[in-house]
Amino acid sequence: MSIPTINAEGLNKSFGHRQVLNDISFRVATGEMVALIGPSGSGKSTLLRHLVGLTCGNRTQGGRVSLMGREVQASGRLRRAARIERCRTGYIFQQFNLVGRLSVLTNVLVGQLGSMSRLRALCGRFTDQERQRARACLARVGLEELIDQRANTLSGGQMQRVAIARVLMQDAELILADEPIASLDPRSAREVMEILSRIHAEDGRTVVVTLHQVDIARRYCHRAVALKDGRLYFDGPINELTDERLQALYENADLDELRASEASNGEALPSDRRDRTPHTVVTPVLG
Ligand SMILES: Nc1ncnc2c1ncn2[C@@H]1O[C@H](COP(=O)(O)OP(=O)(O)OP(=O)(O)O)[C@@H](O)[C@H]1O
Repeated sequence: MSIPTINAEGLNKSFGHRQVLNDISFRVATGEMVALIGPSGSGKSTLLRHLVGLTCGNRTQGGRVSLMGREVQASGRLRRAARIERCRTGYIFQQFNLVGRLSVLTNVLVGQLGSMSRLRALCGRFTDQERQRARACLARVGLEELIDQRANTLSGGQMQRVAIARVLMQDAELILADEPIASLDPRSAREVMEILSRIHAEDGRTVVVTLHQVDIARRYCHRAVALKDGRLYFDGPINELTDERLQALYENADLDELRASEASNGEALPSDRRDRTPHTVVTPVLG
């Protein structure tokens, strides 16, 4: 069996007396596009942050995370040796995390810093080849016209596309996107999801994306991992996430509201995408 891109085993995390992740284990195979869903406060962002080592599990029974076969953290301690795996992981934030006063091009070039020598990174010296590659990354997200514009003058959707271009520049094998469309209008949200989906399909990148809109998850992802109260509630093909399971997951939230994005987010789903089978078959945990 090939090495999973993500392997989380028995993750436990408490903040004070509150346990927010409870014995979470799951694997993601290379090339999957997985939606991480669940009600607000269920632990999605906390889990995502654990995967890349931005947060560590508890010291006692904290569990472990490996990326691409290398341990990133175990029992609440970050493995320094996993720096390379962390550099191969791109993280996209809801609030974009761009440097507002810098140009679009420079923000994309920042994606290169992790693989540059410390001295060159400190001086911020980029080669012509790197600049050319940054332009190509911007072209892939449709922003090649804006390379000289300051990042803080862009719209939210454009900022998120720059953040994706930065991840492309990083040449990340794994992309973790934490609510990348939460603050975007429906059209920008659709553009961002289309770009992520293209990167997944064309470049074979592994993508894990936290989403609040279930229909967007259904539209773009093959598999769902659902958290409820910090526990793994469901892990399986997204088409097995029935209305009954959703109702129980969101505790009788208005399903129409969860679905509302579908109507406003555009065209009909291409049939090839709707029918695509998941890369791995996994078993629903509950529900
Ligand atoms: N640094 C922290 N200190 C204390 N509590 C925290 C911290 N980070 C997260 N939490 C708590 O952990 C729980 C899970 O938060 P998290 O942000 O992971 O949930 P989420 O599912 O991503 O929610 P949302 O969908 O609203 O973003 C929440 O109760 C939150 O208040």
